[in-house]
Amino acid sequence: MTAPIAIIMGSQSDWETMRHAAETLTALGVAHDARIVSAHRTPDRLYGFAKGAKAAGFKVIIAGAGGAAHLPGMTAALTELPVFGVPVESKALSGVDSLYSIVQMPAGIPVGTLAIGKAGAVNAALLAASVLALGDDALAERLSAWRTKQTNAIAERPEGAA
Ligand SMILES: Nc1c(C(=O)O)ncn1[C@@H]1O[C@H](COP(=O)(O)O)[C@@H](O)[C@H]1O
Repeated sequence: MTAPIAIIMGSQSDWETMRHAAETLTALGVAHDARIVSAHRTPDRLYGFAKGAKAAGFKVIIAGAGGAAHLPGMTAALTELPVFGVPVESKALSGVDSLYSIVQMPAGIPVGTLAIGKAGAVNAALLAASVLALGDDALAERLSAWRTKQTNAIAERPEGAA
C-alpha cells in the first residue's frame, strides 16, 4: 500500500531541512515516502509523479524547495491533492526568495505555505497529519498526545531566572 503522505524536494541538499518533516511523521506513526523531484531539473519526473499521485494513493503532498522554488506551485498545478510548501533556506537570500516563490500563487491553484526552514518542515508534517486525522481517530489521538507532550516539555520558568 502507498504511504498517504509524499514528501518531495527539489534536491538532495533539501533533505537536511525536509528530514524534519519525515521525522515528525515518523513520531506520529504516519507512513510517508520521500523523493527528489525537481520542476527545473527533472520536469518529466515531476509530471509523472504529480499526475499519478492521487491514483497512487497519496492523500497529501509536502513539497520543499529553495531559491526559485517552483516545485510546490507546479505540483499543485498538476494535482488536486492538498500541497503544503516548505521554503528551504537558501544561501544567497536566506530563504526569502524561496518563501516569495511559493507563497504568491495566483488564485485558483493553492499551496499552503509554511515558514522558512525546519519550523516549516515540522509544521507541514503536523498539518498533513491533521488532514489525515479528520478520517482517522487513532491518529487524532496520537496528534493530541504529541501536543500534550510538547506542552509538558516547556518549563514554566526560564533557566537562570532568580
Ligand atoms: N527550487 C528548486 C527546484 C524546483 O523548484 O523545481 N528544483 C531544485 N530547486 C532548488 O535548488 C536548490 C539548490 O539545489 P542544489 O543544492 O542541488 O544546487 C535547492 O534548494 C532545490 O530545492
